[in-house]
Amino acid sequence: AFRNLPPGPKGLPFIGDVQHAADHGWLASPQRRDDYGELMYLSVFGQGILVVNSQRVAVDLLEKRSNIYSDRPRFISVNEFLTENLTFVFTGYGDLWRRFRRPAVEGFSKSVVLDFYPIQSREAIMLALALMNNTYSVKKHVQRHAWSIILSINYRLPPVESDDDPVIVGIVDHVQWVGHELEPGARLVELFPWMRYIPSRFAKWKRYTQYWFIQDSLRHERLLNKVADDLAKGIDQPSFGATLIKNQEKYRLSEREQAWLVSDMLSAGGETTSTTLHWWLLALLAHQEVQVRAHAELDEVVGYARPPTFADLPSLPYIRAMVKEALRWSPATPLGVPHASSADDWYEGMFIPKGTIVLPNMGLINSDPTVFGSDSASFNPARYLDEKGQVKALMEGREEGHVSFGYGRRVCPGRFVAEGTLAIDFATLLWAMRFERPEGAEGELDMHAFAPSGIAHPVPFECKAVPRFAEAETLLKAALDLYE
Ligand code: HEM
Repeated sequence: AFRNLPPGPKGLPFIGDVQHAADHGWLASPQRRDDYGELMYLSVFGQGILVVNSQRVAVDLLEKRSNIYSDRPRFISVNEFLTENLTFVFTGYGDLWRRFRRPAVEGFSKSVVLDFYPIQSREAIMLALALMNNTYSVKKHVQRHAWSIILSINYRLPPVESDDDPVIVGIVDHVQWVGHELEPGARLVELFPWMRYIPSRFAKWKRYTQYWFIQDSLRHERLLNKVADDLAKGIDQPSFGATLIKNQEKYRLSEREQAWLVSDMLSAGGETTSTTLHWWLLALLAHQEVQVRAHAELDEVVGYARPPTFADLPSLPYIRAMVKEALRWSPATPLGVPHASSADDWYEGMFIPKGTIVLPNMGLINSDPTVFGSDSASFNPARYLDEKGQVKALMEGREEGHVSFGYGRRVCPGRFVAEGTLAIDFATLLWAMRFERPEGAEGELDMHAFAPSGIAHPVPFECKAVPRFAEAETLLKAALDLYE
């Protein structure tokens, strides 16, 4: 029977639209919405992909019908071989996901994340000290910083000193592997599922992924075992790992499942946070007026005698607005993390087959001029302030004021900790210094994104950090001692 699929490019018979499906920029472009509307459907070897171009439809499907839109696509190499389905972010909508989701939500709830303030405060100061007085390619610094925070939160590890630290290298490798495996066409087995029955001795890719699964499991388990050893010795500092171990009966996770869950909260939280920081610094270089306004707020509220703390944040609305604006302006995953549907569905007369991959077009939704105004393309934290200078959400029914944390039952469980990191970083860095382009840099700043594995990075750039007053560095060092 004729089924009325949502509109979209036709592609080739059988093969479909492989070329476009692999091109994030093409899929996410506003031109596609103009051509096809709020829903665009394309097909690759029979796999349906639906790009959702409006908040209205994203909420209707991913939230109001979340009972059938909370699955993930099945990536055979990632799910079945590389991680044996133990990756929380990519695991299907079922029992294991539920057992992962509850401790993740509870372990990073609005009230539990207060336990992590000392870690975030210490790391914000470390980042400020690392950048100060120098001209740097900032990418390495924000990466070390983000990984160090989440490693401390998850395992109570001491701060990581350099981005060559073996723990970080191991994790970055793991994340890159998974990211690479997720690239469309990375593995033929995704297109021809019968290939997974080929014995490993004939299939190199299979040996590869199984080898990595064992290496990764061992590494994750080693890290968590250290937390267990500490607990056994009576050292009980708050960490996500400790929460899992102490609540083993409540959460019903095996040791291996626990180890993978903690490690996954790590993989999911590192690069997303560091990329947002990286974009934020680029935005500051392009918008000196934003820095001027933040400096004025910090001068008035905090003064010059000590760096800001979490306790100042309620009195720093412009800084908090900047957190929303940074997340809105540069969503780490411009096409979201793919959802998949687990039943046939009809929407406004259109048929959406079971198993369709659903991509919310976050970049487009976050820049809707009817919500964010005609300057939605530029970085302007003040859009989130009302007439009284207080923070407002702007988007109806969305406290965050943007959609960069995703949708429905799969919404990012790490969002409160991520917001805390960004807020204390913005306050601390801007309190201490001003960011400028390095001497001799001229012309337009490059604002292009590249998204090798779905996470959108800026093109690496240099920036110069100039202290705002003579004692800033000494005061930061003194404050650091408080957190050690
Ligand atoms: C700026 C920082 C971050 C951004 C922009 C971000 C964004 C996202 C997005 C878009 C999703 C997918 C939601 C969906 O499927 O609709 C997600 C899921 C997830 N995030 Fe985050 N995230 C950030 C930080 C973190 C942190 C710090 C953690 C861990 C502490 C974390 C853990 C996770 C996990 C585990 C999932 C998968 C949840 C599931 O599939 O049920 N994220 N995040």
